[in-house]
Amino acid sequence: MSTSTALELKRISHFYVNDGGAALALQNLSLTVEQGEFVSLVGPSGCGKTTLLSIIAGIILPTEGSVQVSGHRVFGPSPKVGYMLQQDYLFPWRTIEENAVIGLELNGTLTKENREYVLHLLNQFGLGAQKGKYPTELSGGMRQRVALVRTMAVKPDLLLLDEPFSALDYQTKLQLEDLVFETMKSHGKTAVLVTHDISEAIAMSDRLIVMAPNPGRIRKEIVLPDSIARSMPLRAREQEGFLQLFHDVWNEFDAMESGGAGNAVTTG
Ligand SMILES: Nc1ncnc2c1ncn2[C@@H]1O[C@H](COP(=O)(O)OP(=O)(O)OP(=O)(O)O)[C@@H](O)[C@H]1O
Repeated sequence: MSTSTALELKRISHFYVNDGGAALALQNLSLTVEQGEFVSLVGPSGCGKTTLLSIIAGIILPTEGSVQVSGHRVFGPSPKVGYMLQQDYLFPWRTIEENAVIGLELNGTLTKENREYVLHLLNQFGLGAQKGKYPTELSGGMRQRVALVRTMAVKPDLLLLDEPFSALDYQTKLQLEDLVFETMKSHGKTAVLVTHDISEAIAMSDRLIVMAPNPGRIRKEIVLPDSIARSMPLRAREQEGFLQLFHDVWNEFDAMESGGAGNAVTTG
């Protein structure tokens, strides 16, 4: 593991055991993500994307294999790993500022300096005027921005983004993609995004991981060209080669539906 490795998954397999028997959700999956890298996981429903994020977050312990974040083995949830979900899960009885600092409160690190950092983030994300309001007074996009501030507030080394834009209208989704992308890049954060939206995955990422189901595994890795990886997501969609990449990923999905095995190939 190099000093710049943010995340290392080694030979992860995971069985869910329940009354109906055991289901192999992930099999022998290995993946390394470098610091500052933005990686997206795409694949058909049931290929284990959410299971994998839960394992990285330490919410689920894998049946086999190991996870390291910033060189430390993951045995449970840690403030080093931030998690942003499709729903904002803001507490309706707390103001926006009090929602944004909740992770710091739970960690016992709500210092004056950290609260100032949160206020700075709220301002940066255009929420300064909303800090005394309650979640029901905000739009869905604003609430998701608060959720992003709450996630960033604890200064995690790694951010896990599980469909964070899928409940938003299209315009808000595109705006938030740009905001999240810019925030990750300007803070040098490492991010792993799960999305069903192929275009979003290509527009936001340095690298795409296409997963296959039954059992969940990596089917293909695609390293995105700099012209796309370094552009803001909205602009990335206008870059040469974007449509071709979309078709390449789409064809992988098609091939999986018609039963093609696929193999781990890296293209640039
Ligand atoms: N708690 C559970 N108990 C048993 N099986 C489960 C459980 N959670 C997930 N699975 C199974 O594990 C496999 C992977 O599920 P997972 O939710 O990780 O996939 P996913 O790629 O995130 O799916 P989606 O895109 O639909 O959200 C599926 O076959 C699913 O049915």
